[in-house]
Amino acid sequence: MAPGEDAPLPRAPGPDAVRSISRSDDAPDEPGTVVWHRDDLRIADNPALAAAAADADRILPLFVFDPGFYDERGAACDARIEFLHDCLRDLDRQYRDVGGAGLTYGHGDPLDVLARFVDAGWEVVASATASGRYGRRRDERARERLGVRFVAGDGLVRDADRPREDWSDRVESWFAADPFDWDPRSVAVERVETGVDPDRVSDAYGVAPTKTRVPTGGRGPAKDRLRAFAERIAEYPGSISSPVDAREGTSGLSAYLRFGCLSVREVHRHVDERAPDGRGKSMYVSRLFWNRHYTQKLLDWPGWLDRAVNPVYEGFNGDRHDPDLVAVWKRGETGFPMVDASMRCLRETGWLNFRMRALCASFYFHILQQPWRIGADHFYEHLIDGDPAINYTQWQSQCGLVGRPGLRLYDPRKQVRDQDPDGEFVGRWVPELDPLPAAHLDAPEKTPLAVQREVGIEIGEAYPYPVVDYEAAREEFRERYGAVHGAAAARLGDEEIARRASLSGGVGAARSIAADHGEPAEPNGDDADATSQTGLDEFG
Ligand SMILES: Cc1cc2nc3c(=O)[nH]c(=O)nc-3n(C[C@H](O)[C@H](O)[C@H](O)COP(=O)(O)OP(=O)(O)OC[C@H]3O[C@@H](n4cnc5c(N)ncnc54)[C@H](O)[C@@H]3O)c2cc1C
Repeated sequence: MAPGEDAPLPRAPGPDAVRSISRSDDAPDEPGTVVWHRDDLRIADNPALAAAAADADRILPLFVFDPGFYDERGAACDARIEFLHDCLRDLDRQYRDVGGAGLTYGHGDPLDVLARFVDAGWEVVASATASGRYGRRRDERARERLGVRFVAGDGLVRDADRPREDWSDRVESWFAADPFDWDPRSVAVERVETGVDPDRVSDAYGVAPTKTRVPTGGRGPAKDRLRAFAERIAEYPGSISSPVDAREGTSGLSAYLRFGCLSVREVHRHVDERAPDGRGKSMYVSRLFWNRHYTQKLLDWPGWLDRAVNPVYEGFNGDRHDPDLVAVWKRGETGFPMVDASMRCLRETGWLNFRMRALCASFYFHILQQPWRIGADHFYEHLIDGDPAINYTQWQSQCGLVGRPGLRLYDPRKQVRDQDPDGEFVGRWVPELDPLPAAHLDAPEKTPLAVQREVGIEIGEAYPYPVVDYEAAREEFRERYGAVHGAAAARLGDEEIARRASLSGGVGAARSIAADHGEPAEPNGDDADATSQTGLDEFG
């Protein structure tokens, strides 16, 4: 996307607009504090907002549309952008509902926009967040150049030598603590008109979502979902694995958590207090811990987004990159119905349940044997809940790039039999297979010709034969992966690698794997090359 010629979008707010608010007649003389919202699009349990309101008489809530997320560098599909825009409109309403003037929208490099406020005497606070390299660099520069204050309060452990020490206890206390609070009557909530808002941004950049079944963003819809889910939480364990049942049976809150319409702690508290006790509740609560666990990983090491966490696996499958194979996986035309249905569902709706995400990632890396990052980027583009902290770390875990023993291999044919025995999911997303009796949907290529004729479809024409021989590919992968696994396990003995892997058992767990499974790399073999190359890159 690029800003349309006929709908130019100003870099905003301009210095005059900022100066005008600093001198507004009915406001005190002193400028106040800008609350720079990013992925915390709520006014409750918001650490930055609470800190600003405690210290200042005037606050100005601000969201900056960063062109880098909208032009060719942007990594999100239009439906996720539209979801974000819903969340922003909702945030604007949240401020107005408590008597404030609403949300100010900026457009441009966030640092340039913030600099205008800082030059006019405003302070800036933002909630600390775990982000990839771009966000981390942006925040570092904002801190250094503009004195932006980043307020922690998301349950993650920062500035600790060993963040994983007592980690669960610390997260548990954070869950149990009172939310951040502020009194809207104690502070003036200001706004400046900039000529920018989500609709204009959509017009200017040609945001045109095509996905279907995408929920509306914002805190209101998030709260409705949370309330409804807490009431039916007992059904959660039984719905989680089937791609059909999960659509309504899991909470559906991931995209709302990703943009911070609700804090993870608010969700935890609601479920803890309102949901009936039982397996559903405990399973759900453990997933809220996972959310923090994976986000902590990205905080501990931003490289998760683009480098194999265990350097031994850097570049694995790179020599086999086959763009045609990647393309059939993306399009859902691999000849494996459960993978194809899932990939088409992802592209059409921007959501898949955990098991199908794991299946598609595993199939891509273990069976098609393609480079993990291209697959992870594809997911990240299409998921409405696309969260760098969870998507890329999950991809690396599913692919086995950490180096812990035991591969997570999902057999796509077994998944059809177990999770879609009536063929509802496959029939919905791969309609060309709908006429086939459900008993053949695990392996359509084995359907007797007489049955194919009877139902009027020809496998190989209407639907492709499998693009690879599953068993042969699996064995080949196991061999290739196994050949370097000893070296990978050994690398987990390195303090630096153990820390970045952030295993839930901490550095100790990584060391045990190294001790039990590690083998020295062959001095002149491929494994040794892989190890030394990436090792230099990592520590240089
Ligand atoms: C390859 C892969 C990529 C993934 N990418 C993302 C992503 O980009 N964003 C994302 O939110 N989730 C991701 N997940 C995790 C999981 O699939 C989704 O959180 C879940 O399907 C979202 O639906 P829900 O909110 O109804 O889940 P629920 O089952 O209701 O779970 C509640 C919440 O717990 C958290 N959660 C659940 N499972 C996990 C998990 N395995 N790891 C970390 N947190 C979890 C999420 O915040 C979720 O909203 C990924 C999983 C895999 C295997």
